[in-house]
Amino acid sequence: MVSRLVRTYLRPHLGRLIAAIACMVVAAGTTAAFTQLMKPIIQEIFVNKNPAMLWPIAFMTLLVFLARGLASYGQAVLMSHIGLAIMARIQTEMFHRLMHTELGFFNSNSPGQLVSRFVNDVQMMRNSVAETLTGLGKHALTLVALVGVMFYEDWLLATVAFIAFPTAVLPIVRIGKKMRKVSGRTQQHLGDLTTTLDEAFQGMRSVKAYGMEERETERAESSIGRVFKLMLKAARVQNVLTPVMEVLGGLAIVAVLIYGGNQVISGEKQAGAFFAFITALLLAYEPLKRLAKLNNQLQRGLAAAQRVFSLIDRQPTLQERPDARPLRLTAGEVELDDVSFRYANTEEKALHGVRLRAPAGKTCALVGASGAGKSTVFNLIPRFYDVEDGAVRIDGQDVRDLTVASLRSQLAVVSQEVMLFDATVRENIAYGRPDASERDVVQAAEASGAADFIAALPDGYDTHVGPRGARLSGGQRQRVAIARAMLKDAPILLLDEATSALDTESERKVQNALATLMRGRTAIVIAHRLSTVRDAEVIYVLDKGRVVESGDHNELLAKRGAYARLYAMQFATDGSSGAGGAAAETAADETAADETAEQESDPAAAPTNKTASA
Ligand SMILES: Nc1ncnc2c1ncn2[C@@H]1O[C@H](COP(=O)(O)OP(=O)(O)OP(=O)(O)O)[C@@H](O)[C@H]1O
Repeated sequence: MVSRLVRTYLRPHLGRLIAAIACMVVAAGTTAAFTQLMKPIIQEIFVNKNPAMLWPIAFMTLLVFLARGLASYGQAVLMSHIGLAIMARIQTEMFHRLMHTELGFFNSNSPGQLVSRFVNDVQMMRNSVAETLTGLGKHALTLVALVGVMFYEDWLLATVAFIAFPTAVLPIVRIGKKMRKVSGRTQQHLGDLTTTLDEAFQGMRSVKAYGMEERETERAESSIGRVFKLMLKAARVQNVLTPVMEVLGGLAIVAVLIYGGNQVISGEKQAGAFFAFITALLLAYEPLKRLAKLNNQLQRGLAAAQRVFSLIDRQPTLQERPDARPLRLTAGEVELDDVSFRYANTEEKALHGVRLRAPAGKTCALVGASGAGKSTVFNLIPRFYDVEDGAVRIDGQDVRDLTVASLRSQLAVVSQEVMLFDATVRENIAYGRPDASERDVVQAAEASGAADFIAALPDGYDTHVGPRGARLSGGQRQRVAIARAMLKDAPILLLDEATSALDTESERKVQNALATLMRGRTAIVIAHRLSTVRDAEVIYVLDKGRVVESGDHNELLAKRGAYARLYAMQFATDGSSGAGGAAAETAADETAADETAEQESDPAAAPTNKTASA
């Protein structure tokens, strides 16, 4: 991992790194030079009391410190540049990888965990890279220079001073290992914390509606507590070295004082030389301590790097074939041929041998109870997931043989869960076609019945819709989403009809917009409206992942089977509120009527009670 960091990420900054090292050499040199200044300071000023030397020594000292200041500045800025550039590159690579990762991955990796890797882990890596390089450069160089001075001054005294330091190596290595483990766990818990926060903030409406503020606070508190404990543990582990190094430092000074002091007293050594030595020893102590702790920092960085690289290196399980061809759309017929499918980590198949044909340019409706597999069918057509058995074909071409871009460019998806981005209305409409002209955008808005409300917004098409489109109403959001699909002008439409609580007026507008959108296109619709099922060329009734019936509305009603029952339950209200007594035709079926009553008394079990699942 270290060699990868060096080869891939550090190499492009070689020039800057060399300049930084040059600065470090200067900084280390000036530190050593200062110890040499101690000799004339003590000897000439304090012992010989020579006034002629005062100004030159003072000037030299100033020069040394000036050089040290400039070199340290240069080094710090250059190292920050390298660290930040590496961080930005890793973040970009990570994002790029995630953009091309299959959808299933996001079912098991929460946004919070992923955000945490972007922020916390990458930050940890950056600190580690910067500290390690600075440590190895500046501190090691300074140490070498100072130790050099000490050996030059008196090699015997230097040996006495450093004799005990190698004993610190063993604890350094052991503590480093422990640090890596603790740090890895801390990063994991930081990810959990981000998830908790993300869920609470995203779900603020539900939190408040259910009065769960206290419960969420407790959840956050316990998550914060876990991170706190681990960080405390890390701090304890990391600082175990401090007493070890202090004791060793104390021993060195005492040994030098006794041995060197004796030499000064007996007149063997000059006071100036002794002070130069002691200064070097004292100055060496700081970089030595830093170097001892460097391994900890390195291990923390490596723990973070492991998490980051595991994401960057992950191969998407759903990939384009090397010989993939672009989709050649002729009519726009969609077919599921004996398709079986199972979501990762589930026992039960979501689809069993589903055969389904959506005729070109016509509407095909999917109906069925909640969990029957309707959204799963939708997931397979744009190849968000691959089938386990069978095949999904568009105009006879297996979607697995096609380039993903060509496949998805021919599909427009309008789901219940409308996703608007925190941008202007215009940008949201043009989301699938950023190069669309103003005229196209306005036309799409007009066709989807969104133009009127957009005109009434404070800045018209330039109005910002807020996070997830929060500043628009539910119906407005849906019409913007329909305009988006309209602008994309794809020949095949996957439409999850909304049942969300829209008032009759908005509902009618959305419905009109959808009718316009569907005209002339192959539309596969998860149907919740009477008008849709009645006008559909073919209706497929799904139950527990199987197609149990198919045909047009009248054929299916005549069968008096699953559809007739569902119809009575699901579309009864729609029928009675103006759809022309169609519901009455079948509601006469006693079983159906009974079931309707049951469903009404238990809303949680009603098939129309949808929870967003796509
Ligand atoms: N991402 C997923 N991971 C695991 N299982 C899933 C996933 N999505 C759906 N399922 C399961 O697959 C089955 C079919 O679900 P699907 O969402 O296709 O039903 P649906 O007919 O669209 O339901 P609804 O009308 O409630 O949206 C269900 O049993 C569901 O629990």
